[in-house]
Amino acid sequence: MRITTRCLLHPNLVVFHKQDLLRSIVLNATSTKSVEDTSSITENLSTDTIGMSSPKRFVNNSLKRKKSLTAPQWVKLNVEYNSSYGTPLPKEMTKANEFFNKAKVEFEWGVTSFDSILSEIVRKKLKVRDDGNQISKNGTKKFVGKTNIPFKLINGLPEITFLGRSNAGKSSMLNNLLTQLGCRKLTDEARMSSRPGFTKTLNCFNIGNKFRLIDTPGYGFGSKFDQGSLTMKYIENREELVRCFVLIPANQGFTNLDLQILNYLKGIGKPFEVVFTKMDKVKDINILKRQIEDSGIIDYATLPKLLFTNSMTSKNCPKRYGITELRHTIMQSCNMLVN
Ligand SMILES: Nc1nc2c(ncn2[C@@H]2O[C@H](COP(=O)(O)OP(=O)(O)OP(=O)(O)O)[C@@H](O)[C@H]2O)c(=O)[nH]1
Ligand SMILES: [Mg+2]
Repeated sequence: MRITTRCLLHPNLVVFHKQDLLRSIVLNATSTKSVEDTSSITENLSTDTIGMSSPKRFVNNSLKRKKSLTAPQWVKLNVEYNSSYGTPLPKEMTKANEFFNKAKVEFEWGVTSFDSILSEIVRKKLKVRDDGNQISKNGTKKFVGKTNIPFKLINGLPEITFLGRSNAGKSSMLNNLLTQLGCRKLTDEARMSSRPGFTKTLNCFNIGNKFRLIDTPGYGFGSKFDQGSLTMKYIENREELVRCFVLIPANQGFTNLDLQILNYLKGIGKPFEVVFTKMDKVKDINILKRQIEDSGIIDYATLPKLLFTNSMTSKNCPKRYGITELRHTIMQSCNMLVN
């Protein structure tokens, strides 16, 4: 496995990906189970580990109900395309679900320009001393005499961002992550809409004071140039950003713009993964598989993970699948699964 890549903007700079290091560690640490084995682990975890469906409830259900809870075929793609990572450890999956199910979520800021992110203002105004003398140990206290910005907003928590074209399902995915696994109705932390171009600002959510999830305005149809440059500036300059998740609506496949964004991230050496949304709308997974092959992403030296999800449920897709895998990957990116 190659663990370095050349930065396209700076060909002399070899970028060493933390992501790749992690991957090689996971590879070495985990056993190589078959696709069938791993998908059953994932499925069991999705229902059992969070205690949303007791075994008794299943015994009492009719055969018809049992049938309707059968996972769709595409759920296995989560294992099929990520075999180079080995099987995620069940205890890690449990930990990820427990964290997201319980985490306190707080909306912290929404901005239309990068320079109005509070911590960026502080960064500009203050040269924070390495010994931390100007920072109160009490998270609620403020910078004395310099700014009124609470310390908790500049505490440098790792940040995760969702990128994707307008209407790809970014805001829905954020809500999906933050909704208890057994619930069908999503929480409404981030506002969602069927109207493309709905999210117009960069929105930050603090998750359990461990990391931040950043929802972005979509690119392409319905979006504005300013929103695109805001997102670009954030990606290129934000020190706290540890991982980008590029969302692709699986029922539509890749657009040229999606491929440009993926190439751009690869070029500037930003670690990223690819998340397919709206899998419940995919009629033929072979078409999607061909599109993935044609896109060339499986040949990327950075080995992005490919995750397959649905945020909305339906008769054929009675649960929200793939979300445990996404939660696990996010926590891994924030180094929260060590030990
Ligand atoms: N069927 C289905 N619909 C989805 C899914 N995810 C999102 N949607 C729908 O897609 C539409 C767009 O969802 P949003 O989450 O607002 O999309 P967005 O990427 O945030 O869009 P912008 O803010 O405009 O960039 C909404 O009508 C959602 O209900 C999914 O997994 N399945
Ligand atoms: Mg949105």
